[in-house]
Amino acid sequence: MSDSEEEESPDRQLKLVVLGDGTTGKTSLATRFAQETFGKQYKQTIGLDFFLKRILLPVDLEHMRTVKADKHQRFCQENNFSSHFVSAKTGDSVFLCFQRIAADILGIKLNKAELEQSQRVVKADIVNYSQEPVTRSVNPPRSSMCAVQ
Ligand SMILES: Nc1nc2c(ncn2[C@@H]2O[C@H](COP(=O)(O)OP(=O)(O)OP(=O)(O)O)[C@@H](O)[C@H]2O)c(=O)[nH]1
Repeated sequence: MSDSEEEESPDRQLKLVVLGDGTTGKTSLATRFAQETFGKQYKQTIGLDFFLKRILLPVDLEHMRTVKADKHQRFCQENNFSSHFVSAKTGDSVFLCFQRIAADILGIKLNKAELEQSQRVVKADIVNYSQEPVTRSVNPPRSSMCAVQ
């Protein structure tokens, strides 16, 4: 048993540097992660910018450690690459990306539930048009086509 709560979950500050050519989306990625916003308008960063975000990571997962790896992950691991598919616009996997990077740096293994928690689930109703009467309308109501929750 440890002496204090702080010893069990110490605050660690990580500094991540996002590098890349101009207009490749570095600022958008950082603002999506830190502020949950996305701006379509391009404003060039002069010099550098700082963003701060506090995240929680599991601190003791040794007993849950599992080995999961497909070809892609294996290739990245063997070559010491970190691989992420993200969109600053939709927010897809942005939080997950930074969470994984931070976890990697701290040597923390995230389990499946924790990884899936960061992924947004989009649900849609599929309409069977072949059974619906054909009506020709100039502006059909969009809500009758797809419901996104
Ligand atoms: N559609 C789409 N546009 C994006 C995405 N990420 C960035 N953009 C757009 O790309 C443009 C450049 O994005 P920035 O985030 O400013 O790029 P940057 O790398 O910080 O640019 P510099 O300041 O020149 O270094 C902006 O107009 C963004 O709206 C994305 O995931 N999807």
